[in-house]
Amino acid sequence: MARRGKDSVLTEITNKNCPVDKKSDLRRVVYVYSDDLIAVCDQLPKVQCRARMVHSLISAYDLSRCMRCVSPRPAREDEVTLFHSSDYVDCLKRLSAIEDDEKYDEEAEEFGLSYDCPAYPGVFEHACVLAGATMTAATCLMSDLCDVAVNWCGGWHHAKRHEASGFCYFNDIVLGILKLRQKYERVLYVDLDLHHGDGVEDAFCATNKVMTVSFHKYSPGFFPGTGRLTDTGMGTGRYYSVNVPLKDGITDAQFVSVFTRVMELARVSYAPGVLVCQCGADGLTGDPMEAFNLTPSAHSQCLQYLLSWNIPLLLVGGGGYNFANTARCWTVLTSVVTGQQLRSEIPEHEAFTEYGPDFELELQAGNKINRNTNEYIEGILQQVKENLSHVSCG
Ligand SMILES: CC1(C)CN(C2CCCC2)C(=O)N1c1ccccc1/C=C/C(=O)NO
Ligand SMILES: [Zn+2]
Repeated sequence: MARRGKDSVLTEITNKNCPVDKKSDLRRVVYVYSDDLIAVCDQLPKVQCRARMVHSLISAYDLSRCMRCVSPRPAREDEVTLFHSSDYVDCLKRLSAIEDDEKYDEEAEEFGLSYDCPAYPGVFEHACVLAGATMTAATCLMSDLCDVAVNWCGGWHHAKRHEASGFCYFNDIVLGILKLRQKYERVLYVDLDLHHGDGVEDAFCATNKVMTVSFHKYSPGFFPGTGRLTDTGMGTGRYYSVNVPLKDGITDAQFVSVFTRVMELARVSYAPGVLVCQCGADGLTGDPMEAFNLTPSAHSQCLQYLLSWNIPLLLVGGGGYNFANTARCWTVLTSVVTGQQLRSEIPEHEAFTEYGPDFELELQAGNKINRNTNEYIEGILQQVKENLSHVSCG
């Protein structure tokens, strides 16, 4: 039974055993879930009903039985201000209580709560629930309750200390990493989302206690506009921020190749004690972002590589605006960490009709022109290799 100290956030839900024999050395997986968490995530303006689709596909494949489901608690304000400024938290809380969201508030501008990232009634409570879920996952990992902890309602990587950004209000990832730092000397963060993980990189750009590695589309005018190859952190943190800027059209094979080569350099030079992986799915083919040609197979191969390190792993979600494809991706990743084979046919379940016309788990790769030449990729690897030659924690 998990420790139930005052800080314990574990409200364990007993679950049936996974349909595997006891001898297998499968990983112990905690799945952070509650009806409230799904309900809150489903109210987020740009991903409405996505969380429910993800959870119901995972359940339809019977994967919940292979994990220990843990119900999270919302983050307290004193926990959120471990990263975010009190001014920002106070402003979000004030705006969250205003029912008529027509009323524009000039103070909001300072905190990023403007037109393209608006506060909405209840946003403060929602952001606390989402942050608390990732902190719960981190706590489970630190309590040695599991080898892998999963929160598909997390991954809000753009939120800054002093402002909301990119529809991210509290940075659950930074708060989860701060929690993990209470136990682990070195934390390695990797970001698979189409967008640069700027909020997490900013939080840790001046320290060598957290290495951040982001693989993202980098193109003039593309949000957030940061994440250049030459951005490597500052001061004590110099070389501990790694950026892999990619162009449109990258394929599964090319992405997995650059991912494994960069991450191997990071593992050898940094020797982390724990891994945090943001699995944003907006780089998948069929996403409205229409940028990369990736399928869930790429993310699955990246995750299998990370699992081979055999260190504790925290998985969170992120972007992903084709909800059926995002559910496919995160269900595949959940099957990888639980060591379960999934059949291709989407099982009958409440959202079955969303998976047409093929009703299959796998996606066909996109065929956008690939702007990433091998020379371009080799150039990135040379620069990353040179940068990481300055890092030696092993
Ligand atoms: C509003 C949404 C979030 C959705 N969206 C697309 C998808 C579908 C049609 C528009 C965006 O470009 N968005 C954004 C708008 C402004 C700033 C950031 C983002 C996305 C951030 C992100 O995904 N980070 O990982
Ligand atoms: Zn994104």
